[in-house]
Amino acid sequence: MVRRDRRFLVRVRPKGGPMPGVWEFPGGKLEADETPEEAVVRECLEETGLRVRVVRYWNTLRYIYPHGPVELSYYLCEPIEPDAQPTPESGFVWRDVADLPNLTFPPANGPVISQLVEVFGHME
Ligand SMILES: Nc1nc2c([nH]c(=O)n2[C@H]2C[C@H](O)[C@@H](COP(=O)(O)OP(=O)(O)OP(=O)(O)O)O2)c(=O)[nH]1
Repeated sequence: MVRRDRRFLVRVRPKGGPMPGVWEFPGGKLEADETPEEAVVRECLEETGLRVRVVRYWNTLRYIYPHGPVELSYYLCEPIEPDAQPTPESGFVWRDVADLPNLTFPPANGPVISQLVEVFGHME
C-alpha cells in the first residue's frame, strides 16, 4: 500500500491473470532469498516505477481463492521522491482513501480497506 497524504496507488488487475478487472494494490510473490520488505520494494519498483520505503508492517491474512490459497502480508509504504509519479504504462493511479470502498478489490482486501479508511480517512 503506497500512500502519499490521503491517496493510495491502485490499478485494475490486468487480463490474463487471476481476478482480472478488480482493483489492486502493488504486490506480488516473495522470491527465494529475499525478505518481505525487499519483495515489497522490488514489486513496487517493477510494477509502478516508483522507489518506495516501507513505513510499517500492517498485517497478514490468509484467503482461499478458486485459483488457490494465498497468505497476504500488507506493508504501508511511501514514495522516496515526494513528487514522483507512477509510469503511465503501469496503469497505477492515485485514489483518495475515501474512494477505496467504492472500488471492487479482491475479497481478501476487505479488512485492510476498512482499516485504511479508519486511520487515514480523517486526514485533511
Ligand atoms: N498485487 C496484489 N495481489 C493481491 C491483492 N489482493 C489479493 O488478494 N491479491 C492476491 C491475488 C493473487 O492471488 C496474489 C498476488 O499474486 P499476483 O498474481 O498479483 O502476483 P504475480 O503473479 O503478478 O506476482 P509476481 O509474478 O509479480 O511475483 O495476491 C492486491 O491488492 N494486490
